[in-house]
Amino acid sequence: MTAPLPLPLLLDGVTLTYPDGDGRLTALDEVSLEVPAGTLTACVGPSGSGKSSLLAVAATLIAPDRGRVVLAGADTGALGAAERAALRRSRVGIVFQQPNLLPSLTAAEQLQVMAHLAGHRPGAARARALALLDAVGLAGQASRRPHQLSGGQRQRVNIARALMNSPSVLLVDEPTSALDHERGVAVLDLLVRLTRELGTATVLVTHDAGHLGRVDRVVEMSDGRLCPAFVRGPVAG
Ligand SMILES: Nc1ncnc2c1ncn2[C@@H]1O[C@H](COP(=O)(O)OP(=O)(O)OP(=O)(O)O)[C@@H](O)[C@H]1O
Repeated sequence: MTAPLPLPLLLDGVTLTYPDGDGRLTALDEVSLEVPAGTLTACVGPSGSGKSSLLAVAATLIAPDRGRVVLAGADTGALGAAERAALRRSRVGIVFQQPNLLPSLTAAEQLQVMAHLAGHRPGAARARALALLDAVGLAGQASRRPHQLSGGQRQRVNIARALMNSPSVLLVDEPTSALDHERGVAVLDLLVRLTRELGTATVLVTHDAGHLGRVDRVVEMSDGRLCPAFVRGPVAG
């Protein structure tokens, strides 16, 4: 019998504080979260409640004061900085709010750079880049540079780029904030579809609870604490 695959992402009792004058500000307070493969968890909550901090800790960009961040079964607190960076590069895709695409590169090249950094072969990288651009609805735009793309198209390139190295965890920060409602819904739908098709454990931070109808689970941050808001489908607890 084969052993079950470890959860792609597990946060267990994570507390994070920042320096604040003479004291410390608690940004995350005993946060626990399990994200199974192929599911999308949306994290909502007011400004300053800790959503971005949650993503930064899950991405291992910031180490928590207490608690565990476990990526694909590896307790990241037990790793050295170089091992943690390697794990992040191979396991985690991050979609930041601003696409930050390189102005001189085409859409396909934005993706190929990621494969190059990870040491993958150029030929295979080109084919994967084109397939991913197709998957995000940009098959015809592979040769365009960022200034030749709309805001929604740039955000799609941003998402495809994060998926380039086949991450098991996809972390997405406010992907729709610069888009109108219709394009925001389309990007959300795209993330749900890619999560299912590629089997990523996806966490999406958003202010906008208006179009979360198709996600698996919504959790709410409030003063650094995480409360389940609703659960649907196969995700439990
Ligand atoms: N680098 C930092 N140093 C000190 N305090 C910080 C730092 N980053 C965030 N904070 C504080 O931690 C708390 C949580 O911030 P965080 O950015 O995680 O919230 P958020 O829910 O993402 O907010 P927003 O929706 O406005 O982006 C806030 O009180 C914020 O002021």
